[in-house]
Amino acid sequence: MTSPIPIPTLYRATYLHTPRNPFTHPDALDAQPDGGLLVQDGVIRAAGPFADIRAAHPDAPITDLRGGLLLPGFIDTHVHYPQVRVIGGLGLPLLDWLDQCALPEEARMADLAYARGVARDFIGGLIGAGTTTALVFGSHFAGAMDAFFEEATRTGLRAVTGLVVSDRLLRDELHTTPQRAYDEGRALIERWHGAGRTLYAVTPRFSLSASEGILDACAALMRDFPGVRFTSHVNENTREIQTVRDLFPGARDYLDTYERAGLIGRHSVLAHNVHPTDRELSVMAAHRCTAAHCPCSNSALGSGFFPLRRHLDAGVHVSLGSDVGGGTGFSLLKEGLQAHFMQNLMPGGVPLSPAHLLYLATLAGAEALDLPHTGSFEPGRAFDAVHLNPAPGTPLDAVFRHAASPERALAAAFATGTPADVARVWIGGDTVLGD
Ligand SMILES: Nc1nc2[nH]cnc2c(=O)[nH]1
Ligand SMILES: [Zn+2]
Repeated sequence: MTSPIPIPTLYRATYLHTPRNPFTHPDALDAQPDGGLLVQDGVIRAAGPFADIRAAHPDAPITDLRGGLLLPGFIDTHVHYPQVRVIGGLGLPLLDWLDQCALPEEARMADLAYARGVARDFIGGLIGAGTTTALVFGSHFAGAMDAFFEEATRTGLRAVTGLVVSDRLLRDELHTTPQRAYDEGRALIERWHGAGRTLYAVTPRFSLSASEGILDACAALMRDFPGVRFTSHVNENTREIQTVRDLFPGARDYLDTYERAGLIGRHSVLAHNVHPTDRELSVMAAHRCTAAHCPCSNSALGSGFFPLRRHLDAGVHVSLGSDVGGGTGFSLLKEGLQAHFMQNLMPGGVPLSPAHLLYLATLAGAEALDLPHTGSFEPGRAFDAVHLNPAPGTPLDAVFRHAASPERALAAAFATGTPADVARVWIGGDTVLGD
């Protein structure tokens, strides 16, 4: 028996996306004031002016989303699952914040019932902000990771994540051994990598809490399971960097602690990189790995100004992360705005247009994670989307109703949009929020 052909839906909306990279292509933004997206079986089959798509598909049922903005779902490339309940620990630099705010909460994830509740809070926060794909920094506990993967599967989130491993300088409950890191990682990869919408990311917390032995165990997983992703932190805070220098006297720099272990490549995403050397930037570019820029976290923890210009000049790929809970919330609109502010304020900063912000929040993440079926509305990609539709009477609603162009409305969405403006979210054509 053949299965019935799914009926397509034609979405009518003001939509914007960046099918190209605006840092390298001047006309990267595609804005359709009255656009049409034909979606069948969760995949975009046609996109363009509504009148054209309608003429070619006169019988497709229409879902009318006019009045707001339809954007590709946001892609958060650095966000910590166990930290959703400790957002807002303001006023501390990184290492003190880890000791006093983050790590005590991360130790509670040993309790599976607690972890399940955190997984629900966390994924609810992501989807509620319009995020449809995330590279998630996991928990130190394998049971908590199973709980996360189960919740991601239940909700339909696209998630790339893995067990966080460390064997020094955190607290005893969070430490493991190289052998256990390998064995638990292997079991999780076999259960979850490529299952539905989930992928695995090998995740040493940072070199400060990782011996060479545990980095080697991570590299063994990467070798034994091609296709898994790699993520960690790098060059976030000057005290952290000095400590890593002291711990790895043979390494050329912070990046080299990962590079020597064989952990840097096309599927590596390193969070922060606020204080890189030129050598580190050139190695990152050569390996085509990504720096995940987390501007709210960099501001809240006082880590510093992200040298975007130096990354772009060196040819390093850059994406965006919320870094909850060092960051201040899940909204990539807010991260985009904070990136814009910081580039405005720093000498030699890069002026960021609405197209740059949209790219950083969407396609840049798809490129970082090597997920070419996500990140834009080009035909052939999954229908992962967020509909921003502010409540009547709000300032954003007023701007939307009077904006001179979709691009101006997009700028306003970054300037004042919040999760309260997220009316509906789709992943792979499935509605995961709103109706
Ligand atoms: N921002 C941030 N940096 C880190 N470096 C190591 N762990 C963390 C963390 O949880 N948050
Ligand atoms: Zn982080």
